[in-house]
Amino acid sequence: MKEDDEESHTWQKIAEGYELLKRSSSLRQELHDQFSNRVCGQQQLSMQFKHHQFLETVKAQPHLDAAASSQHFQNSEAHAIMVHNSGSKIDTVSTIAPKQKKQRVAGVECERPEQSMSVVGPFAGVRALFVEGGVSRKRLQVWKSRMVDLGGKVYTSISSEADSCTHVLAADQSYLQKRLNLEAQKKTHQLQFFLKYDWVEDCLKKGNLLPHDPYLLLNPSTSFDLTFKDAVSENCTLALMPAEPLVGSGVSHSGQENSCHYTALEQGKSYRSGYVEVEHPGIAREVKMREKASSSTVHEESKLQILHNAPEQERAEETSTLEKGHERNLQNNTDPPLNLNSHLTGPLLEMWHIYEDVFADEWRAFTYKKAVNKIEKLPFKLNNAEELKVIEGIGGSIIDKIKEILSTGTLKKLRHVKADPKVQTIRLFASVWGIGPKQAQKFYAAGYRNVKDLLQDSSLTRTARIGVTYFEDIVLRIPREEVADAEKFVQAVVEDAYAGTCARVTGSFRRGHATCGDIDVLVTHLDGYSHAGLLLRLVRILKNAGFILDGLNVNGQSLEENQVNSKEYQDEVGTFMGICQLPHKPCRRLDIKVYPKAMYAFALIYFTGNDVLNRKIRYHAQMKGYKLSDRGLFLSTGKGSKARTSEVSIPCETEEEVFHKLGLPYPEPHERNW
Ligand SMILES: Nc1ccn([C@H]2C[C@H](O)[C@@H](COP(=O)(O)OP(=O)(O)OP(=O)(O)O)O2)c(=O)n1
Ligand SMILES: [Mn+2]
Repeated sequence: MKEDDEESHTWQKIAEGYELLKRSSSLRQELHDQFSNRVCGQQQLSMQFKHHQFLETVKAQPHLDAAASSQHFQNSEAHAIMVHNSGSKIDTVSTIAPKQKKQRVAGVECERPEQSMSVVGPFAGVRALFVEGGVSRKRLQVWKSRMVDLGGKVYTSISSEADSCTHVLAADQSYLQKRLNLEAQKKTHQLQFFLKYDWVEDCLKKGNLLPHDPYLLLNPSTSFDLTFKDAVSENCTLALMPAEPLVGSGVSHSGQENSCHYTALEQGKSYRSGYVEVEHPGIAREVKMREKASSSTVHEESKLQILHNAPEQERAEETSTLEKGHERNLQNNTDPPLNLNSHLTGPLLEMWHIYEDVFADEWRAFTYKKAVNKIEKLPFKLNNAEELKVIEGIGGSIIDKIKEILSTGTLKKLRHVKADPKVQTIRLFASVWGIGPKQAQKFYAAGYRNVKDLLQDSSLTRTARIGVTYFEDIVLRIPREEVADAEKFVQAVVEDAYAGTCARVTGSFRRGHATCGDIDVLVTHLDGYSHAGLLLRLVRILKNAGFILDGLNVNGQSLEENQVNSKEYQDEVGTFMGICQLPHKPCRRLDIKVYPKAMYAFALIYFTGNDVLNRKIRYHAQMKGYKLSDRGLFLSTGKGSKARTSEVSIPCETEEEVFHKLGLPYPEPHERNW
């Protein structure tokens, strides 16, 4: 839908909402009650918008017609969400996305700036304070995230003027006593409910708000000063949590990263199922700053002989914050799976990929993608496709498909398209390195039916020619041990030939995967300038050593053409993409990137990935007024055509520094598998 259409659609919806309001004065009263933060159990009505503008106007001008109402609000920053929630059925009446993303509600900083954006659901109207302790941190984050996804608000800190919190949630009363200043009477807050966490869990399971009584921790009329006893809890930062954790044991935190042996969930490209749109970073959590670098980082630092150049005071502050925080958020195998509806998203995901990769039908692919992204975030297992009607962006055709999967366990259309030889052949062609869906279709239309025959086609690009030539080998996953051997080999050759060169494998290997799709080598030179022209020389010696077999020209130029001594070249980033092989092993896809030392930390984060994490931290950086890329962290103001980004990066020599500057805890590489 075009932006204009979308806007008029939105305004039409609010007009309808207004009509509904006009017709029902009792409804209006309930809405008003809802504004007073009263949650009415199973029957919940809520409407939120900036300064209560919409409701106030409706109350004041009952004669106002829908069109006038729309017009009235067209210029405002009103954010209206009206939900009529009867049991598990939730009818969205109107939604206007706010222009203002960062919300500060009555002195309370919301955990997620976007949490109040067009999110409707059973938790609408709930403003919850989570008191830590008694349950795993991970579990807590999942609950918070899901509550936000379903329309609630989660507070990480409460200032003295905060008075809009509706629920305080804790494991039990002792944690309330321990963490909150319940006795102090500085300022009284009339919170409605002090509940056990079980309430949240049970609500999430049911998909509804449940009555509070069985979960009460304190008498609702208790008054107290709502401040944390624990100062650290107040200084929480936004952080990120993997959607698809590595499953395994014995993650080594001792010894060098390269030598750590642990079992990792083999994901291949399946991490896409854990994909969360950047615009809706569905999973965010508060955490304390975590302990400083693990040995892997120490290893990295000593290897790079990185000197910490931060001013003394900043360093001292940083160290003390890091020391204060001590909790490491290791994945717990007992944690509930985050996608409770993989039985539904699996087939839909395949449809998405087929439409995207085989038919190059972006529009249909997007329909499936949107549905997958929304359904995988649902906090309950879907048993009834009707429940999806409340989620914007999931249309009738997807709902029909979900009904079919729910009732038959499969999707006829998916079976049908997958069995089609044409689809199979196009998928095969599109899986070749250097061949996209459009070329795959074209080759099919030209009569090709197997990969090797494509070599006859004169339109085959240089990349695709390599992809076809080595196809049978490079489709194979690479065992982790072989990647480690390749890394050692490359390090030995290049560090020996050019002292001060530092080479390491990043990508899925660094994230701890048991097998990898390719070998991603990242190189820098410790002196800060000898990286210029280095790539060409490295490729040459690796070729001479029999390791590199084939490849694209470096940066699109032949090895001889590059003028490596020019000033501009000093900042250049070099990329080589090709094929390598260790003795008696299949041919493998190899990428080598050379970055100046000043960019190395940023490049290391980027090429370690994964891509979902990259998107999330880029988005997070944007929210904080930065632009993050593989080349640096730049101050940035404005948006779109008004965007102004500094040309000089904020210096960061280590990954930790980058995360710290962004206000994020440092995730170990194995914690970056989203
Ligand atoms: N569109 C892309 C492509 C890559 N990357 C980053 C994150 C990736 O983790 C890293 C390496 O890219 P790969 O395609 O090699 O992906 P992985 O190494 O993570 O997985 P695989 O085992 O499939 O190679 O580069 C990214 O952010 N966005
Ligand atoms: Mn890779």
